Amino acid sequence: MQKTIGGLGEFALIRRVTSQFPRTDDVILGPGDDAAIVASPDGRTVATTDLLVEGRHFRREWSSARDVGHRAVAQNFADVVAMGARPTGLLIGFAAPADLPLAWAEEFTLGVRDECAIAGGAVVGGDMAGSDTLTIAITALGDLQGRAPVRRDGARPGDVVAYTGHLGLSAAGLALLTEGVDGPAACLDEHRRPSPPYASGPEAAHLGATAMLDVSDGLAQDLGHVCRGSEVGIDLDPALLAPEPALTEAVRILGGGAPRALAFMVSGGEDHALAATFPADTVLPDHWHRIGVVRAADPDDRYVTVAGKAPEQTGWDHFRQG
Ligand SMILES: Nc1ncnc2c1ncn2[C@@H]1O[C@H](COP(=O)(O)OP(=O)(O)OP(=O)(O)O)[C@@H](O)[C@H]1O
Ligand SMILES: Cc1ncc(C[n+]2csc(CCOP(=O)(O)O)c2C)c(N)n1
Ligand SMILES: [Mg+2]
Ligand SMILES: [Mg+2]
Ligand SMILES: [Mg+2]
Repeated sequence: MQKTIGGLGEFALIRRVTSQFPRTDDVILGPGDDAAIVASPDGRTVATTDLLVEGRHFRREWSSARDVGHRAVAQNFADVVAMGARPTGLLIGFAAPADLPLAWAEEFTLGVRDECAIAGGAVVGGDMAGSDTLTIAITALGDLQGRAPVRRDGARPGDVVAYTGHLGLSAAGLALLTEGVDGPAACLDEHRRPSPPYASGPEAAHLGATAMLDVSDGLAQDLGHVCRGSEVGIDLDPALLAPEPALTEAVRILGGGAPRALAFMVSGGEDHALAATFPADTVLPDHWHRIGVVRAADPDDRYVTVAGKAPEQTGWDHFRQG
């Protein structure tokens, strides 16, 4: 018979899970006591939290436990680096039914461990509870290393808008999975294990980014937060939003051609690319792609346009689509 987490029990599962996580230099204490102690050399800690809910964020038939572990860490550390900080610590809330296969919990743990190794942070604690719905709630911490945080309210008219990472691959991957077609691996992989450009968060801060965020809900929706926060508008140039070959291949399979590829790039979320604004004279490395400009805007005009027009779709809203 398949071993379940109910068969093992909560505390044995905690021991089994926590023994998988190596310490880093940032971990002064943890996991194991009432709270962990994480070094924060400059005294300013970035903190963020995100949920992953089965059926809403992932399906066990589409993503392996290991994929979900990778993704849970990636979506949280993407928020840390989007502030210009370096990932340090992670706390993992794990709520699951007792009949969850033990192998799922173990594989999830390895995914978490391996993504931490990529991003550079360490698991310092967490919690477990029984639940009808498999839910992962992560809190992530980061160190600004003495830099000022890159917020959403610093964009100025005339700044350039640029992104690094992937745009639209994850959304195309989700569409392919939904339609049951085996499309380009790059799209399916990006949906299952997003690959945020972790090093580019601190890099953007060094380059003088005036605003930044990670693209979780959709480029237009997320840049809309910069528009409202900074009291500006943003116009994206569709000619600069060039789809990656895998995205072009996905829309060849799915149908919809170039307009659908553009729609995936403008409104597809979950790739966790970094989008930022920079003063116009900033010399950007090649992996930062210029895609638009920040414009002055009246209070009723603080949104994202594509070639001057409001896009049909801007992105995900949990209570409207979820
Ligand atoms: N329930 C809540 N209580 C307090 N603050 C919240 C709550 N939900 C969201 N926030 C705050 O609102 C802001 C926007 O949250 P949001 O989740 O949209 O951003 P995000 O985590 O970058 O995006 P995403 O969740 O799509 O990855 C964040 O500062 C977040 O901390
Ligand atoms: C099974 C399944 N159905 C739909 C989606 C699409 N989806 C879910 S949440 C989200 C926005 C980002 O999440 P958050 O805002 O919580 O970070 C998106 C695009 C998915 N990933 N899996
Ligand atoms: Mg969030
Ligand atoms: Mg974010
Ligand atoms: Mg969201």
